[in-house]
Amino acid sequence: MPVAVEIENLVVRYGEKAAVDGLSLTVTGGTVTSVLGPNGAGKTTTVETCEGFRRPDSGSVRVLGLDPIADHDELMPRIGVMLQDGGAWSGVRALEMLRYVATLHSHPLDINTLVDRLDLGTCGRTPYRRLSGGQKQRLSLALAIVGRPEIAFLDEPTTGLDPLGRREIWQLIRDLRDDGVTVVLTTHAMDEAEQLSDQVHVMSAGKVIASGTPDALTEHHTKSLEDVFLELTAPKREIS
Ligand SMILES: Nc1ncnc2c1ncn2[C@@H]1O[C@H](COP(=O)(O)OP(=O)(O)OP(=O)(O)O)[C@@H](O)[C@H]1O
Repeated sequence: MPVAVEIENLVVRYGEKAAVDGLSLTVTGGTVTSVLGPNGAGKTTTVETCEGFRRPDSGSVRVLGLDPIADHDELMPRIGVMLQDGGAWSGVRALEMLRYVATLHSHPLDINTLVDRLDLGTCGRTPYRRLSGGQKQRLSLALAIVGRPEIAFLDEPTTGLDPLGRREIWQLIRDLRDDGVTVVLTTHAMDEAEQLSDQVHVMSAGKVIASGTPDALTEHHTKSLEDVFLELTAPKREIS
């Protein structure tokens, strides 16, 4: 399988603080890869660098073999981005927004099918700011995939969804992978990462501290991924 994302020794600073501090990881094409880590570990910054929204201070990032900043115009139509906060759209109605984004792509998905699939039919005329949290999440996901991206970067795709909504999104992510789409997701939901991922990377303080398949990390599911995560990331207590 081709390499979809290659990050080597990435450093991204905000002022003096390194939010990403020498991170290396590879994402294989056609897989679902989860990036896990405690709050502030640097997940969003890493993903935003892959999307060309942040400039590396050092190290390199290649997405589909391209530089996200230098090759921005070539790369953007090939990737789908789901951000945590789509607030810039405030007054626009959900369906108008989806139709508009579809027009930016040469071979968009069928809007009606996508609306049915993501259960957006009842809120199509609702302005973005009045959508419920779960509806915003589903619309953001629809916007990320309507252009048939080769890679979808999904930042906490099921946060705020009810249990049925989560399962529907999980199935959609599996279907994307079956269609050959590479999915990179950040999540705090360990069950989600365990269920969906081919590969998991655990980040802490701007670095990858563990990588593997869910099966390998959980020692063939003899532990839960949550326990493994807590062992890896819990602050070490001083023993008096
Ligand atoms: N625009 C910014 N300016 C200054 N510091 C920032 C900025 N964005 C992020 N940071 C800091 O960089 C660090 C990493 O943040 P980032 O959002 O990448 O982490 P994260 O792993 O995605 O966290 P979370 O799980 O809470 O979403 C944090 O300490 C955060 O406070």
